[in-house]
Amino acid sequence: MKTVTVKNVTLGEGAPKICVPMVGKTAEALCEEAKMLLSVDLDIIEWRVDFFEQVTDLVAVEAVAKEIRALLPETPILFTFRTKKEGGEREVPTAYYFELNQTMIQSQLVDLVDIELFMGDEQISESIQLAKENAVKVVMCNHDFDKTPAKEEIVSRLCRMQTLQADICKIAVMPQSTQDVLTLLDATNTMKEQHANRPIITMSMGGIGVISRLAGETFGSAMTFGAAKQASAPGQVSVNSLRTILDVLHESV
Ligand SMILES: O=C1C[C@@](O)(C(=O)O)C[C@@H](O)[C@@H]1O
Repeated sequence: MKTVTVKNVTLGEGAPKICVPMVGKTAEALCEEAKMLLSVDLDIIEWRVDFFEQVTDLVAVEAVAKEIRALLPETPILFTFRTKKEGGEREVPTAYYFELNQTMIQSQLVDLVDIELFMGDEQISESIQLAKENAVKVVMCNHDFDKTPAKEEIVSRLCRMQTLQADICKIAVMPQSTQDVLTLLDATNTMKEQHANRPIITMSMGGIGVISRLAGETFGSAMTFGAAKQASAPGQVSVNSLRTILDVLHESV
């Protein structure tokens, strides 16, 4: 089992790491958010760039990334453009999606980039190669905002991400019943016990899925997303409660 270290944060050992999304729409709002996050007890920041009004302007994106980096020099930054079909704010052409991610990888202003599993294998491989050359980690992911696929399907998607050489593999699914939450946890546990050779991140979204955002150390999820100012997905718990609960669980494991 390989761990992944970014700055001074190691994923894949100990308690799950806390990642807080930044969802500002303007450069000004993002800088305010970054300053506010300086005093929050978190491990990683995710810039959800699909919320940013100027996301189609590469120069503007890079300029803001520079400002965020300067404000938070020690904090690992995950760069995420979440597509509309996977629950994000907007759609861009696939070619631009990769251009945006590859520009950010080459800028080395971020530590990790999020790449969605179903964007096309060839461009994914190209981006992963580029990320390796630039010492940027790839969090590959898949979301289902409507339902929870069968356990075998969840395991198979996570294994596929490993085959594609992602550094970290992530899946977020929506439960329609408590059984669905158990399905996600069962798939996570099976990954941990039988397949995973790198950190994986899983969550069951919405209210009934909250338990999955807390129990990562028990079942095998290396990171959990918590809300500081505004949640970026349904079911995210506030960062402060998250740290308390993760610590309690860590002490008992
Ligand atoms: O992929 C994820 C997980 C997430 O959707 C969640 O459910 O916490 C939140 C997103 O911001 C992030 O990119």
